[in-house]
Amino acid sequence: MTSAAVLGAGSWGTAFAKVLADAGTDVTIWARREPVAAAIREYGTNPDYLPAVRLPERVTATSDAGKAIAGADLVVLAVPSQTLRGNLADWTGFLAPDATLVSLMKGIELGTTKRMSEVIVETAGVPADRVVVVSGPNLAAEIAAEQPAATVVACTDGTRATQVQRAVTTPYFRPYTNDDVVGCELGGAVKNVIALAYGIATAMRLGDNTKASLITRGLAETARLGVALGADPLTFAGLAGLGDLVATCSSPLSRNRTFGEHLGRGETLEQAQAATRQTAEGVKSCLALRDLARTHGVDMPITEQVELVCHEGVNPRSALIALMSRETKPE
Ligand SMILES: NC(=O)c1ccc[n+]([C@@H]2O[C@H](COP(=O)([O-])OP(=O)(O)OC[C@H]3O[C@@H](n4cnc5c(N)ncnc54)[C@H](O)[C@@H]3O)[C@@H](O)[C@H]2O)c1
Ligand SMILES: O=P(O)(O)OC[C@H](O)CO
Repeated sequence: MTSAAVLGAGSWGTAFAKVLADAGTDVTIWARREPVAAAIREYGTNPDYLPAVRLPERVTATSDAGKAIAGADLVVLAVPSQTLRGNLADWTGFLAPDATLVSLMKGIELGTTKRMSEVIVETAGVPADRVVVVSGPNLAAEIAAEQPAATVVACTDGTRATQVQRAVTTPYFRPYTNDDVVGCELGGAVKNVIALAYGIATAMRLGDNTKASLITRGLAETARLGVALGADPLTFAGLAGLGDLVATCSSPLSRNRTFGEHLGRGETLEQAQAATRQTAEGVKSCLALRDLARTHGVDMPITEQVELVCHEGVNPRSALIALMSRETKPE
């Protein structure tokens, strides 16, 4: 890759720009607010999201999306899932004819129940094989600190997946290619909902058996939905499935788990939002995932209960009782 645009100067957009630059690509980050872009240009840091991280010299920034995208052969999308459609509609006219679009987002769109790559194909009018999904156990702060991690680069076009794989390979970041875009995206979206449940359980001081049961049964419902939508069940045993689920549930850095801890302490959705003020994608995606599961006749009991706690004010203890009193069945 000769040059890349990273659209979104949040934690993961900024850390991913560093990965691309460390792997040898010139990167322009688009920041919504000019002071953030100016700080990246002048001081090589993002004061709002990763203040302690020094960005490589190959990274610059602008608040003009057209300037960031112009001439970029890799366009990385790193905005919240629910704003992607609106953001991308403003940017489509700037895309180079054969640019590869990379999705970093882990969410499902409310209302349409579309995966992020589907939103990109629809909004940018590009074929699906130009969209690459990056997903795995990738907490932004750890990657920015160059702690070794692996990830998945998924695309239906193997050549494009390999190009992006090369563009993000560094001594601390190891990408694997995969052609199962559906499975990788669902793994990333559902793990945020299960991490909310894990956070709730953590705040309720429930034990490791409870937490392991949540992870395992959470993975089971992820795989059920994935198979119904055409994913390869093996994907859920990989980095974009189990790997990301374990990282997100077990890390205090996770915004979804942290959000769940607030709910588990008895806070309302509004109180938890005021206390965290960060994007916890699972809070909205649980609604879309519940709808997607119902449309496809898939049972997702943990997702259903997380949605009730988040959006219907159901008490976490009642949600736990509801999960434990379901009819017994084979594993
Ligand atoms: N942070 C991580 O560790 C991490 C890791 C892997 C994947 N992800 C995923 O990557 C995506 C982006 O995550 P992030 O951590 O960079 O997000 P973030 O919330 O830290 O930042 C999102 C960026 O989008 C910008 N933005 C643009 N338009 C916006 C709008 N209309 N409303 C609100 N913000 C707008 C914000 O200003 C911000 O710079 C999410 O889907 C997330 O699940 C995050
Ligand atoms: O902070 P979270 O909960 O959005 O999780 C971040 C990443 O998705 C972990 O891979």
